[in-house]
Amino acid sequence: MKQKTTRTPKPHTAHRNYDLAIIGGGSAGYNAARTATSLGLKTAVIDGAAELGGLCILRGCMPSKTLLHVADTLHAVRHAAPLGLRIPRATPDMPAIQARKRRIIADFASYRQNQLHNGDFALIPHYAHFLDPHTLALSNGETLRARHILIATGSRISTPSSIPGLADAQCWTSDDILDLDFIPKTLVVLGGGIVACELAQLLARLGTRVTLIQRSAQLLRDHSAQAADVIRQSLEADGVEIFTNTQLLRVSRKTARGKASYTIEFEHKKSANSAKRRDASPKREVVTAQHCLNALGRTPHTAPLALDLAGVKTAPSGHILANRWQQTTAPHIYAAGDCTGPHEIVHLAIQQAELAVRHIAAALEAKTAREMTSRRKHLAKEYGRRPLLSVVFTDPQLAQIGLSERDLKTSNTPYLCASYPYDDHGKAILLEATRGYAKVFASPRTGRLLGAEIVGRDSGELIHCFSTPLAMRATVFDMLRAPWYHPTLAEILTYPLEEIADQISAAKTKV
Ligand SMILES: Cc1cc2nc3c(=O)[nH]c(=O)nc-3n(C[C@H](O)[C@H](O)[C@H](O)COP(=O)(O)OP(=O)(O)OC[C@H]3O[C@@H](n4cnc5c(N)ncnc54)[C@H](O)[C@@H]3O)c2cc1C
Ligand SMILES: NC(=O)c1ccc[n+]([C@@H]2O[C@H](COP(=O)([O-])OP(=O)(O)OC[C@H]3O[C@@H](n4cnc5c(N)ncnc54)[C@H](O)[C@@H]3O)[C@@H](O)[C@H]2O)c1
Repeated sequence: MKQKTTRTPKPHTAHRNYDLAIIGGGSAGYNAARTATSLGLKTAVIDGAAELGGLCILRGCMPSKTLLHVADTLHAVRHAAPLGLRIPRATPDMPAIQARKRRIIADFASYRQNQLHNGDFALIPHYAHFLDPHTLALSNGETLRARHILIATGSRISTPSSIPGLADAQCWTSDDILDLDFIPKTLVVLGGGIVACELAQLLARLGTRVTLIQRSAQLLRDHSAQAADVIRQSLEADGVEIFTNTQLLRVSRKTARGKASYTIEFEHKKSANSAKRRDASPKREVVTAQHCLNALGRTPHTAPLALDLAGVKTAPSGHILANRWQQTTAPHIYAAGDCTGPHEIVHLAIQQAELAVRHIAAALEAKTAREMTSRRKHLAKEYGRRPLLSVVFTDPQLAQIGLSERDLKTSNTPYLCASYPYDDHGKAILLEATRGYAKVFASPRTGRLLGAEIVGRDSGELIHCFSTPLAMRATVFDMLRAPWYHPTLAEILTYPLEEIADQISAAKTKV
């Protein structure tokens, strides 16, 4: 990664008036500041963290993907026999794995810290909370006023009070897992969302005996049951014991001879379509492990902000309510990233932050209401119709873009769908990557793309084949006019595209 030389930070002056004060210097906050200074706004970023860089760089995307790559490589080496390779022994060296991760993350963090310190905007190293709608109190006792404020304070681990014993059990969080320099013998994972699945697979592949307990009937409840099932099969093949359809009754921790152990009591309902009816009634289960990971989700980090003093309202989930321009219930205060949601995904945090700042700049520049309306139209066009994209970095990866089948059914949108399995695709077969499928949804009349779901090797990369076509409202016919190199994994996408194109052509011929 390119390095920039550090410039001396600009000293900030208390009581100074800014066009924009940004609370939080993570992905949303930094990108808001970058956009604001490029638009000529006098800007301050306020962040009191001991280490600057934000969740993605320090304790989220980047460290988790650094470690997942190690686990995937170990897995590939250990499963090389079908390729005719005899590799006698591959073992993880955790201190070395951690040292590499720390080196990489320190590099990324220092790059971001240099960007934050580069002097284009004031960087104020304190925590902030509201005193009134335009005034912030800083943790060093000073105050700061701004015409506009962007809240970008991120999220923190959720510890639901409804689960007896959880608050006192001192469970690990994703932060602890990402910093481990030893391989735990046993681990129970509470939750079956993205963090749970990615980190359960990481540790299982490194050698931990993992049990995962998920409340919903499937893993990854926001994804399709078919996709979740492929991920479940893969986790089970890695030795993860999975309970879905559960209700946690109690989490307890006890210490004997200096060592802690966890007991998790829960009710487990076998799947409703189980052949034996008696299986459907809940059964009380108890799981014990040396360690317990709380992967029950994250909650917006807004409690210390005194939002009520600024007239900023939140949803029952704690997310800051914001309109399509990221304006909160106090129109000069905006929110972006995990603190407002609805998705906790980096590129969306950045997009929200940029939109908020461009809306602020438009409000400052527009001389008439008519001019503001025209600027809003422009912003709506640019930001309005971006397809939703998400990737789960398990092996195989699960990637989705645009509308899902669940969205299409709920909104009664007519659609055609075609899918092709990895185990019938030449390149996937020669890579021994036969788990998964590629599925495409399109409009039955025109063939306009509506969405795609790919579960399989490198699907987090392949899904980007749909990003531009979906953003440009292209059709399956447009995509089929593009060249597809042979033999590639990407080529698999042509099969569902062709099937949909054929269905549309056949329907037209009938008419
Ligand atoms: C384990 C894990 C893996 C993840 N992997 C991915 C992934 O692969 N891809 C993806 O897209 N997303 C991933 N995410 C989610 C992603 O990291 C977040 O959505 C994103 O980092 C949120 O950015 P943000 O700017 O909203 O918040 P943050 O980056 O958390 O920034 C908030 C900042 O605000 C500061 N702050 C808080 N309160 C105050 C205050 N009162 N005053 C001043 N400063 C304050 C904090 O110090 C912090 O620096 C992952 C998350 C986790 C936990
Ligand atoms: N690859 C990526 O893009 C990536 C990776 C990691 C995290 N993230 C982001 O970070 C966010 C946090 O991830 P996460 O996995 O911690 O949260 P999540 O909301 O995705 O999953 C939380 C899980 O805990 C379960 N749960 C919640 N409360 C419960 C209760 N009381 N009892 C039993 N089960 C309960 C939920 O059913 C769910 O399965 C996600 O929204 C995701 O967008 C993204």
